[in-house]
Amino acid sequence: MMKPEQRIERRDRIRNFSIIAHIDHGKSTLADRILEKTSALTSREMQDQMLDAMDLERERGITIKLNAVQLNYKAADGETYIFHLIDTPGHVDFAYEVSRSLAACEGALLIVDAAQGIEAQTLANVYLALDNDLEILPIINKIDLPSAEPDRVRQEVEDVIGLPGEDCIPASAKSGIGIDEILEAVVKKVPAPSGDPEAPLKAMIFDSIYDPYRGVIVYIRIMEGTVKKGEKIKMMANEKQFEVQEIGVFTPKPVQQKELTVGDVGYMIASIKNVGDSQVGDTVTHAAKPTADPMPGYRKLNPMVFCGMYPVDTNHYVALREALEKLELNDSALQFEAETSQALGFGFRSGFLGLLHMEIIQERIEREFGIDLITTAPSVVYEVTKTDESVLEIDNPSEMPDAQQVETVREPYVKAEVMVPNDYVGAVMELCQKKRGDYLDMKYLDANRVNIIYEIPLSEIVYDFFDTLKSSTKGYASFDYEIIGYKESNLVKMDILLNGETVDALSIIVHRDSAYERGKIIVEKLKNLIPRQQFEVPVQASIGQKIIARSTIKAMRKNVLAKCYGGDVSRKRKLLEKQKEGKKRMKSVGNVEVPQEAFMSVLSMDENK
Ligand SMILES: Nc1nc2c(ncn2[C@@H]2O[C@H](COP(=O)(O)OP(=O)(O)OP(=O)(O)O)[C@@H](O)[C@H]2O)c(=O)[nH]1
Repeated sequence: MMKPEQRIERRDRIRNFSIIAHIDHGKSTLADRILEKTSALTSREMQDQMLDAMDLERERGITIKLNAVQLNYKAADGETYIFHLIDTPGHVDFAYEVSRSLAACEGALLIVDAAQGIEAQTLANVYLALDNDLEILPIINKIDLPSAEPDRVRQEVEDVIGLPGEDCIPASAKSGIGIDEILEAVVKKVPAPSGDPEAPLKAMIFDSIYDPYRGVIVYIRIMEGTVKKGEKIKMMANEKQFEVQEIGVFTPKPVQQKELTVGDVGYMIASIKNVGDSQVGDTVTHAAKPTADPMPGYRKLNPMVFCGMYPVDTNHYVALREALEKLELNDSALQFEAETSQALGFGFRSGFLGLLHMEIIQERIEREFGIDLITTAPSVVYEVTKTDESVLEIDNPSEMPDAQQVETVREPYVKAEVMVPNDYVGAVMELCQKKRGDYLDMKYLDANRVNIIYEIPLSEIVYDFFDTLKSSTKGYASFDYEIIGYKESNLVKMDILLNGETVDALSIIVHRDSAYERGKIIVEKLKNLIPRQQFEVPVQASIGQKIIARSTIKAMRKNVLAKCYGGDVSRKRKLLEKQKEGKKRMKSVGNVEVPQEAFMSVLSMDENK
């Protein structure tokens, strides 16, 4: 057990920091270099160690994730410092998690690519770092590249971010240039943690993962106080109490410690069964002597994007529920509830932080649990005020009340920042305009590049914004957004009818001005996607009772089996197998066979997709 003055002495030698960067600017490569210099291990060796540790994992049952490593650095002043390098997730869907990881630090290494300059996520990350009062150390990476323009990028850092250009450390993570300067800057410029080791415990959760053997492993940063094995702790958000079974740090192997004290970053195991009980951003304190001021800003994550998930094979309904329950153990942002669709049968309405989150979950269900899914087009949450003044939150377009009962509809908006070379400004503005964007601002980053800022409905981002942006700027645009709130829009529900029957799973909510165009594109796409049936199938789009677009799927001419009649049996079987394979992702809607692609086809405005 450490004495109070030892804890203070230790605290003053701690430096907690993250690396933040736009994708591909060199975050992993720099982390590798830092690991090499401080622990004589590269991250590849660490991965190997982790693989070795898998056996250990089975024996002792502990999952290791490389997201907070403790390193020792012997500095030029002769002292040995304790570094905690904290990893952050790299996607806007997880902005809150990024922000909490940063809240566990006092500093951030901001990497900017010497050839690319500042990009959209560079700026988004800087905002998060500033929100958390971090000391930002700018690094201009990849100076070894022939196309590097460190002076231009230095100027950009000064003009756009407002950090003195001369503070930028030129580096090449690849060739190992500037690494010592970076490590010394961490020692000198990143402040040591503050806080009283003898105060009531205040520890922030910045990540938590579910381990099948040990239950939940909570990643914590101690802001105040000291925690030891055997102590009774409680979660401030829900008041639930647990007993600490083990605490430790990752080096990257989990190493048990007697205590974690002010400034420490490590893990805690406390028989927690569900990550929902240890949510990112929450404060852990002692049950008997709780802190008076928990970490500010704890918020429960609300899903922003919803879709229906249905098993292709109706027998997989229970398996799908079990899969979702398992995933939920490790993902407190995932939500689901049972729903029934006339068209698709029994399934689940599921809520996600964003599109990437949604894709990850869908993919895991299919791969890890072997369940083929039909998913409906993603929808945002609409706020509907009815004529009787009641307010509804609608996350499933088919539940939108009839137009006569609707007073107003509000939809979530984002502030979108797009950075592009000058030549593409026109293309980007045209796209934003088409996506119902409201122009806010445009700033020059340098003589050549512009940051364009729009407010755009989230539903338009969910549609095909990103793909269209990439293709209309030849991949030069970088893009980031944040949710800013709700605004009223002139929105209506559009239904799709197959063979005269409304297919609830195909309903979408659209802006009235683009309804006709959208309807026309969708019925055409469905006509091409839905295979011919034995009979003619009309495809219609309607708003209320009014049909606004129509096309027809012609009847099939011949039975595929006809030509094998009486012929080779194996050939016939093969053909049937093939048909079955093709049917895997088909769903019988009424008496029409509809493929998975059809349910997503309502998404894109592009006629060719
Ligand atoms: N020439 C050069 N290439 C570099 C340097 N640092 C990183 N790279 C290369 O840049 C690419 C991206 O580097 P990463 O370290 O994977 O970038 P990252 O920011 O971690 O990327 P994500 O993990 O995808 O976000 C890789 O091909 C690296 O080899 C450098 O200093 N010079």
